[in-house]
Amino acid sequence: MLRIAIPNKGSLSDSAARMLHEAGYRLRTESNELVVVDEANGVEFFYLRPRDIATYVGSGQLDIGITGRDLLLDSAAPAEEVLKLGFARSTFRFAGVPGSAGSVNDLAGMTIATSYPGVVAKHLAEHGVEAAGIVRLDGAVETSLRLGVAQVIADVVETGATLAHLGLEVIGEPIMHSEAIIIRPFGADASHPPAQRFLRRMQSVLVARGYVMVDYDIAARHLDKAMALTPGLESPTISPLHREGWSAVRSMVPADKAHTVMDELAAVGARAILATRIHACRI
Ligand SMILES: Nc1ncnc2c1ncn2[C@@H]1O[C@H](COP(=O)(O)OP(=O)(O)OP(=O)(O)O)[C@@H](O)[C@H]1O
Ligand SMILES: O=P(O)(O)OC[C@H]1O[C@H](OP(=O)(O)OP(=O)(O)O)[C@H](O)[C@@H]1O
Ligand SMILES: [Mg+2]
Repeated sequence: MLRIAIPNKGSLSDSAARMLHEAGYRLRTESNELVVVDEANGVEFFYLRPRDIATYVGSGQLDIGITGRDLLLDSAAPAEEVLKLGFARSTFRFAGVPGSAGSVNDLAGMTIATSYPGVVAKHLAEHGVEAAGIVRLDGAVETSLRLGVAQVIADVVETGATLAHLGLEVIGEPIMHSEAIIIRPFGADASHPPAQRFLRRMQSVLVARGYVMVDYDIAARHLDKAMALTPGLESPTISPLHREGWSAVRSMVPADKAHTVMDELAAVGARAILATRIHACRI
């Protein structure tokens, strides 16, 4: 059975559960269930703290995990990213009271509070900067400045609202960009069929979410122009219509471009243009 680590709480957990549900897996029904066996799909889910997931996967105890890229890097566990999942997007940044520093180079000799000491230490080392120390905190890191525990912080920034509420400003460029990812132990057999199946299902959810199916009718003389607008993922399906000289076309179109493409199709003579959501797919 494939053993998969999934986040039991925090920013990653709801979106991860939604994605697994869309991929057809059975999920826990009570929040205190820590292990769920999905017999029909041959997988066993372990609900773990997001921060611990890379450790379990890196040690090979679990085959696959869903975590954040920043958490993977912070853990330094021997595991690698195999698929980005597009949710829990954030940056990881230094911040402080206005004027405290202009770039990472100004942090030499300062004390930095963070929940991600591994990410911070690596970044400082890459820039040849020696801080006075890194204070590891579990959360609410922004408050450490007011309480005098550190001179600057390094934390997750999404909208920037938390920093703005406290009158703090980001320092320099982002240390890294993070999002939810699927990880596997270093050197895992990439052709392992159960793992391949899981990855294909998750990839398919991303495709089903990212595309719509567009159908339209078009006269043969306009077909080339329409094809250029809807090339599809591989190749559009073209079927003859009962009406002489007309075809029905079906093609996948990126969801965020669907309305523009439909306007353009109408402008080149397409009729009866329909867009439908994709419930599930295998690409
Ligand atoms: N506001 C946010 N927006 C987007 N992603 C976030 C946000 N806060 C944390 N994350 C991401 O969530 C992951 C951390 O999850 P974790 O559950 O440890 O922390 P959390 O979501 O802050 O939960 P909690 O603070 O309740 O412990 C990281 O990958 C981080 O980048
Ligand atoms: O840029 P924003 O949209 O404001 O989001 C960033 C905030 O979200 C997270 O906090 P969380 O609520 O998880 O609390 P924590 O600091 O205790 O982890 C993160 O640690 C930041 O504080
Ligand atoms: Mg948090």
